[in-house]
Amino acid sequence: MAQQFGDYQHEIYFEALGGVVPTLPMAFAELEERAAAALAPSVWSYVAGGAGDEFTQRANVSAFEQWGLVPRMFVGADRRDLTVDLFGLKLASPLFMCPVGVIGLCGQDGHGDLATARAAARTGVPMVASTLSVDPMEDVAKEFGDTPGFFQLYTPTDRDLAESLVRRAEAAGFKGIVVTLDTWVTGWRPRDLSTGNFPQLRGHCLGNYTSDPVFRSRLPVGREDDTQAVVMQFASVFGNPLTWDDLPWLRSLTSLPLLVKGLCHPEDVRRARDGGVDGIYCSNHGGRQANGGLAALDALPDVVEAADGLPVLFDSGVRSGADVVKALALGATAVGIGRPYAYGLALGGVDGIVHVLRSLLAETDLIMAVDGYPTLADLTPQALRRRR
Ligand SMILES: Cc1cc2nc3c(=O)[nH]c(=O)nc-3n(C[C@H](O)[C@H](O)[C@H](O)COP(=O)(O)O)c2cc1C
Ligand SMILES: CCCCC(=O)C(=O)O
Repeated sequence: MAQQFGDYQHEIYFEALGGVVPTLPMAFAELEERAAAALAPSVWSYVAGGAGDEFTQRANVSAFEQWGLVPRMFVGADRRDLTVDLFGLKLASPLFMCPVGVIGLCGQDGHGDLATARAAARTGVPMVASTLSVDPMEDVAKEFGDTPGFFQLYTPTDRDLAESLVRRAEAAGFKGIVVTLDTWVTGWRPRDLSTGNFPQLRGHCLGNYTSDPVFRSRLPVGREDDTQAVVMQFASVFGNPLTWDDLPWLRSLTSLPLLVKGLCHPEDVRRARDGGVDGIYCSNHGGRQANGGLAALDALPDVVEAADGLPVLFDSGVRSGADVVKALALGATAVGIGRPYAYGLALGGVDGIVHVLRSLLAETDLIMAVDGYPTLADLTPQALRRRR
C-alpha cells in the first residue's frame, strides 16, 4: 500500500525524492552558518548571541540529546494527526513562531515582520508578533490570512500605553496576548555590549510605539517623529518589573486568552494559574537573558505538572523535528522556534521561513510515522528514556 503522507509539509520530501535539490540548507548547522554570512554583522551577533558565555543557550540545545524516543512497532502509523486545539483554535500543527523583536531587520527589505506573517499564512504555523516590530501590529495582522496570530506584550511602565497596545491587538484581530515576564531588563549580553549594538536603542523596531496615540502623546510637541526623542521615551517606559500584585491588572486588560512567557518554576506556574491566566509559556528566552540557568527543556516536566491541564507553550533550543517530538512528549501543547526561522528569513525571505517550517514539520511527522506515535496524544513521557 502506498504510504499515506500528511499535508503540504511533505512537498519538500517528494521534491527531494523527485530530484529537486533544495537551494536552502536542510540541516540547522548549515542554516546558521549561511545566515551568519548573509546577515549584517550587527544583526547576526544580536540574533545569534545570548547571555554571558552562552552556557544556558548551549544547554538548551544539548538538553534534547539527553532524551531518546523509544520506537513502537506494529502500529501502522500510516496516517498522523498533528492538529492541536489551542483556546478553541484548531491549529494545523503544534509548531509556532516565537516573538523575535528584531525579526524586521532579518528580512532583506527591512520588513521581516510582514514576511513572517506571510509565512504564517502559507503554512498555518502561527506567529507570535513581538511588541518590538518594524511594522505596526495592524499591518502585520493583515498578512495572517486564515492563520491565527498572537501578540507579545512587553509591558511598559506606562499603564495607559500598555492598555493601548492591548486594545490595538484586540482590534487588529490577534487571538491571544502573550506577556513576557523575563525581559523587563536586558540581560548581560557580551556580544552586544562589546559592540554597543542594541537595535532598539538605535531607533529600530519601534513601529508599535511610533504608531501608538498614547506613546505619541507623551513625546515633546513637534518631536513625534524625532528618533532621538522616540528612543528616549521608549527607554524610559520599556521595562516594567512586574510583581504578582500586577497580575489582576494584566488579567483585566483583555478577555482574549492571556499567556505568561518565561515561566520555569512550578510555584510560579501555580500562582499564574490561580491568577487566571489561560496558558503558560515555558521558556528561558533562548538563553539570552540569564546565563547559568537550567535548560528550558529540563524545566518543562515540572511546569507541565504544575500547569495542571492548562496549555503549556514551550521554546528555547528547538532545532529539529526530533526536538519538537521530545518537547511534545514531555508535555508541551505547542512548541516554538526563534532563531531557526530568523535564519530562514535571512536566507530566503518568506520562502526561507516556509522552508524551515516545512522541514521541521516534515521531520516531526516522519518521526511520528517511523516510531509509531501517530497522534499527539500518543506522545507521552513514556515514549522517552533518559540517556544513560
Ligand atoms: C533576536 C531575538 C529577539 C527576541 N525578541 C523577543 C521579543 O521581542 N519578545 C519575546 O518575548 N521574546 C523574544 N525573544 C525570545 C524568543 O521569543 C524565544 O524565547 C527564543 O528565541 C527561543 O529560543 P531559540 O531561539 O533557541 O529557538 C527573542 C529571541 C531572539 C533570538
Ligand atoms: C530588551 C530586549 C528586547 C528584545 C528581546 O527580547 C531580545 O533581544 O531577546
